Amino acid sequence: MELLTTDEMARADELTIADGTPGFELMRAVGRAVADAANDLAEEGPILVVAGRGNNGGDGFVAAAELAAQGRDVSVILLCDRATLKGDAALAAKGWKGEVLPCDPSLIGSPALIIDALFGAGLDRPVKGDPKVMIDAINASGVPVLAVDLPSGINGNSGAVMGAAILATETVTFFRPKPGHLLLPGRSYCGKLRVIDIGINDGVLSRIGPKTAENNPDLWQDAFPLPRVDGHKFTRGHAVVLSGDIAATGAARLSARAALRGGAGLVTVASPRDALAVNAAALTAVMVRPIDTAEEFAGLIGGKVNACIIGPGAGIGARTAGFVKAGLAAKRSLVLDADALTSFADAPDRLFDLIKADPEAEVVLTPHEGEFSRLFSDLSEESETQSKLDRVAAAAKRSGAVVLLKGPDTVVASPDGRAAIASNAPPWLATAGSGDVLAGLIGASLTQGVPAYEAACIGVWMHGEAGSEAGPGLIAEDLTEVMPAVFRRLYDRLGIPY
Ligand SMILES: NC(=O)C1=CN([C@@H]2O[C@H](COP(=O)(O)OP(=O)(O)OC[C@H]3O[C@@H](n4cnc5c(N)ncnc54)[C@H](O)[C@@H]3O)[C@@H](O)[C@H]2O)[C@@H](O)CC1
Ligand SMILES: [K+]
Repeated sequence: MELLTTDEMARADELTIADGTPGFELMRAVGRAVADAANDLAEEGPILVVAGRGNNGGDGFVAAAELAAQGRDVSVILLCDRATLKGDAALAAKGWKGEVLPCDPSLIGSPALIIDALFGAGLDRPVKGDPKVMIDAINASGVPVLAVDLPSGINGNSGAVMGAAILATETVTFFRPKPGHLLLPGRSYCGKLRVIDIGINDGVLSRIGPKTAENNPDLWQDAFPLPRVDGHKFTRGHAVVLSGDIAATGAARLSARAALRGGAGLVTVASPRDALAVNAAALTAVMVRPIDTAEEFAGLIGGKVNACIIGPGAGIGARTAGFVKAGLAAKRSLVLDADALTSFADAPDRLFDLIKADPEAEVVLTPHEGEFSRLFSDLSEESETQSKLDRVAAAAKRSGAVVLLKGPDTVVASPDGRAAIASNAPPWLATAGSGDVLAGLIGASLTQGVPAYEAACIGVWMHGEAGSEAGPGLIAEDLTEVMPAVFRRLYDRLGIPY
């Protein structure tokens, strides 16, 4: 599903209004949906609506009137003087016939539910003073909270907490989610996310052209590689994974097994000679070749090889950098992870220039935050004006590669401006070797000819699903072993027979 920035969402509203639906109709649809959600969350008991001065507050007034008309016991606190409300919010407040209470936290009481309609998409500065006191008091009350559009205080584009934010039990948003619903910390403040239809036609999307999406199969199913009836292992492609020295071979084997499990037809581990026996003894379906130098590596991948995975356990320094250069020179699809990235920390532009020298290059960089800051030091800090999404998008443009920044909200960005945010990673996925498996899964799709952006998105999603399938207590080795179950569920979801 597409994600809309707050500006894009405002544009969706404007286009819908221009096409003949009055803005107040949209607000009424929002208010009614909020009332439905409130009834689901609290079947009985008093409901308190806390409204702000903008249209988010207007949504709150519509919901209050709707719930009161249904016989619910409703009260309303308003952040400002009722007479100062403007436009649709003023119209919505007119529809509320009850009393309006002032912004005083002692008036919260102990309702069954609080509807948070303080700030939505219009939040444009840190929350201070009265609204902050109110937000803190609502959070401290222990009452379940239903947030309208966004938990107040959460930035819809970045997911940042602007001074203070409501910790919602559930959030109702409209038409499409916003990046701030998926990016941390915003995601943790939303509670359960409900996306509702308020009568905005999907047709407006082609006029808006959103570039960001949630990472799920809707995004990449057309690119997903399916084995052909007349195919064989060579048509599914050959991946090569570079092994580290004798004390650091496990990471490459995890990647290699993930590449095979992920669908590569053949996988070879390129192993230093002194580690050959270790690798050979631990591998069966994955092949091993003795490779000590970049020249030997170039010889190996100069044959029928589609993709290379370089970095897991590879070692930091000129040797690994040489292998990366050989991979780029051979124009193979590449996953550059871990040590392959850190090996260019001194001069990241050298790597980026090599990648950008070939406009057709299919290269995925898979840093965690530490590796990201080594390559993109000026983009290492999140700020109010620079979200995780902005940082990764800028890194992709600069490097010419698809960049994947790991985390609970992994972002994949392409140099062409597309970006995807993951929302399916369970917390127990953060474990030793997990990233090596991710690199292997991305390599599996690259090997089968999937373009770099889709390959990265597929890998991230499959990795998240494998984490859920293996469950709490998993170790990286488990991720590769549950892949058949992940494939089966994906095939079921896409309606592909097997
Ligand atoms: N036609 C539309 O645009 C629709 C908008 N809708 C609702 O309208 C919301 C957006 O409405 P608005 O653009 O009026 O914005 P909001 O209602 O989110 O808030 C804007 C108001 O809050 C003030 N404000 C912003 N940050 C503040 C801070 N930190 N401290 C104190 N005051 C602050 C602004 O000066 C402004 O007065 C959406 O989130 C959604 O809930 C829905 O009713 C659907 C239709
Ligand atoms: K809100």
